[in-house]
Amino acid sequence: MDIRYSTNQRDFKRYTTEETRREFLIQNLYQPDTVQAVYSHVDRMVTFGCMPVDEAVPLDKGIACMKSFGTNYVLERRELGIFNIGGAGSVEADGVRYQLGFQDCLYVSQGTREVVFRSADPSRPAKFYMVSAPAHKACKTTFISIADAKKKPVGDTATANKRVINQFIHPDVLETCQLSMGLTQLEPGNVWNTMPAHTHERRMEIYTYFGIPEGQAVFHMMGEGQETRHILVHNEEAVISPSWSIHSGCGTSAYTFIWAMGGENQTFDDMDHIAIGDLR
Ligand SMILES: O=C(O)C(=O)C[C@H](O)C(=O)CO
Ligand SMILES: [Zn+2]
Repeated sequence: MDIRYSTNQRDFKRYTTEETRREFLIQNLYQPDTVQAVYSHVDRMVTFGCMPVDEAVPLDKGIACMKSFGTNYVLERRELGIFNIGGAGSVEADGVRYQLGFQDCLYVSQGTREVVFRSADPSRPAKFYMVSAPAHKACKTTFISIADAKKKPVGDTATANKRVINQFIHPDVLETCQLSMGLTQLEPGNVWNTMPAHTHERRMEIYTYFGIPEGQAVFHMMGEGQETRHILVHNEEAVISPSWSIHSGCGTSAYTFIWAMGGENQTFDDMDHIAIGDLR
């Protein structure tokens, strides 16, 4: 498993492009019939990608569970949020099968022993993007379709940031131990997310960008508000954002992204906003 250790904000100021990418960027999540995993020591959040094509793929495929997590199975002491960003597919959680269309979500409880991924059509495989956080109790495994997500329209075309924040794994929708996840969709012609930017000292966050058209990209802003950097993100890549870092992106076209948070609290609005005039 790819393990990323923690980086502090003072050392980060001296990182080269290559070092920034090595520490924070997550690439190549969707390799046929495998599970790719990146373990971040920032709040011990794990990012997974699975693209089942010809096989039913279990969550622990290729993962030495005892070595990586010190447990007998992946979700023995963890909870998991799953989004499908590909063709139709299914997720089986301890024998119960859930069908996930494009942008649908499944929250899987701590204590679930077996999670298995399948695609409905190998020529249009499902792509399961997942984030897992440590969890201390079982909550209800819950399917949430994109239609059922709580919608929060924000932004304006005048500032090129008109978008809808879809809250899926969120205290207003279902109970979890610490994981929050949602999907933010930019309207055509809009390119900025999360600007004005913010940090949240009590939570880390991971963004994965998708729906970036061929030949386009997103400049993801990170670092402290007083000394920002950017990281170039291509389609279906993810970025780890420690609590000290802003996380905001500007695309060369519209795109969609999934955000995932874990940490001390689940209060979505517990943010420290930074005025655009104060950014450096
Ligand atoms: O577009 C946005 O703004 C977001 O989606 C912001 C994220 O939800 C976030 O950063 C939550 O802390
Ligand atoms: Zn945030």
